[in-house]
Amino acid sequence: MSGYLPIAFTTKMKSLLGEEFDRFMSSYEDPRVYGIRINRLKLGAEEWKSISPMGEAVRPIPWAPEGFYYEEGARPGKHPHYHAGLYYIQEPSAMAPVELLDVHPGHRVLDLCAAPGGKSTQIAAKLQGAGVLVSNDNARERTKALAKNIELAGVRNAVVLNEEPSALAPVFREWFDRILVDAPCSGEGMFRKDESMIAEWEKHSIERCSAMQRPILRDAAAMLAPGGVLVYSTCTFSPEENEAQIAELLAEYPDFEVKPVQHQFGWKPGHPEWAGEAGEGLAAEQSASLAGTVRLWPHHIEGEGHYAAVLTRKGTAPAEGMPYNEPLIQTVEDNVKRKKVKGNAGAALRAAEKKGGRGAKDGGKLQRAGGSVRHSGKGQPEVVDAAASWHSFADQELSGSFAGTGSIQSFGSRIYLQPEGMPSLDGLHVVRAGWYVGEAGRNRFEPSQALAMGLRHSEAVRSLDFATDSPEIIRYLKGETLFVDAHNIKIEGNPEQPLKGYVLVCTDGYPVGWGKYTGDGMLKNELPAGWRWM
Ligand SMILES: C[S@@+](CC[C@H](N)C(=O)[O-])C[C@H]1O[C@@H](n2cnc3c(N)ncnc32)[C@H](O)[C@@H]1O
Repeated sequence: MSGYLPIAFTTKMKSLLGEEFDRFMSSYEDPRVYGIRINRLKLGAEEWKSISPMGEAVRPIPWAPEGFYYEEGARPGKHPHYHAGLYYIQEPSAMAPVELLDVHPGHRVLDLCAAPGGKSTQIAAKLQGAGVLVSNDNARERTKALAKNIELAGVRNAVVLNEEPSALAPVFREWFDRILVDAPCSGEGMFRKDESMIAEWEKHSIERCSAMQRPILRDAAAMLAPGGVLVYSTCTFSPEENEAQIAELLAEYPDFEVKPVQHQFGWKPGHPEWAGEAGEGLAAEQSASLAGTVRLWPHHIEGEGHYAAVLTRKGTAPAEGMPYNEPLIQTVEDNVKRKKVKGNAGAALRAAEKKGGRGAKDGGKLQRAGGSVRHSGKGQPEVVDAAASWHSFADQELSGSFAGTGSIQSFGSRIYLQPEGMPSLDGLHVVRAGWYVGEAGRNRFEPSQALAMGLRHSEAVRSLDFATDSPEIIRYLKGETLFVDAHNIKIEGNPEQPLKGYVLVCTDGYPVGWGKYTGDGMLKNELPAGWRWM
């Protein structure tokens, strides 16, 4: 395929790589490699290997503990485990930036250029449900795939935004412990994986991309807390988008420094001498530090071309984190008024309610959501107490082991559990205000697909498990109504609970969506159209 590469590209690579150029070029004749990353929010890599038909045939990706190479033709996207969110299909080198970000449970993490969500789901797995993930992308259409991938992975503590970084910077000033800038780039490193990138390359010229990256990186820098870590990554070779961007940032922000990456696994150092004019403004020590950034070359590793720089901001993060503004009523995209209620949902709330009745306060922490007005379509506005509707659903349909936390937010009839301690999102384009748990009506609550995907099977009162090779699971995933043996519906807790109601449909014990048991063996299929097996 090297014959298809633009001459301007190969000429420049030759001048950069010198005697390595021939080896670099020969990598374009090598077969491309394929990767999947096991979703630690659901299961561990060993457990996945023991239940997956692919388990025997995969090889570990050295730099990603949950990452595996798989053979072409394995088609992991065509397996019920994919629909259960047990893994994400991700190019192996693309797993490196999040490994470098050093995320721990409890961190506040921003993924600034996040769509379609490969790295966001990887970050979420590292957070293990504790802390906050803010996933943002400025391309509205792309945030749909981003939100879906986050929901498929069963992430409970993410907020999805659709904003320019300049709009986020004043809201989240020095707020994040970790920031990933997986920048839009000219994509030179992806030519082998995706030949369409070659045509894109001419359109997204290097100059244009570096001009886009500059302000994104600056806004990101403004949002990093002292002591925090920022990873800047691209999938391109061009120094203008890599070392030069980092050199410019170091020159402008003396409190940022390069944290050297260990060059293991065949990873290679960054090139200070490639930073061009941007590097000239640096002190010798700063310039040398660019060698501590990392280049993933396709002729040195099994993966595509990438670049990453790990930057830290000097200082110590405040022990209690940054203060946040108390949100009030906020306007959302569809002009529905949003009502904010602070408090813990789930177990804590139910405990308080058991003591003091529905909506009781728990030491001033728990409050009810006010009613939101919803039009019934018959001219009569329907007043809905959204939080009460959610609690009623949780009491009836979720088991005692469910412990969803977060502040309850209602956007019209849609209910979210938002990670605690978020600043006000007032005025921002909010795609998901937190874990979207469902839609409230006067006498009903429709649980969301995102709720199903974020639950463990034991957190639902009723669940029904199908083997991955059963015809039922494929029929369910295709959206068909099923007729089931009611004895197979597993009841958590009190065995006297009615069989009729929401059933969490699972495969190998991992949820794939809701069904509604209506009696007489009928399980209505609640899988949304966009989630079905195609
Ligand atoms: C390399 S892709 C991100 C891939 C993603 N991190 C993943 O792992 O799935 C770059 C993303 O940056 C987004 N983008 C471009 N300009 C942006 C900007 N000014 N602010 C935020 N995102 C931007 C693009 O829409 C694109 O989705």
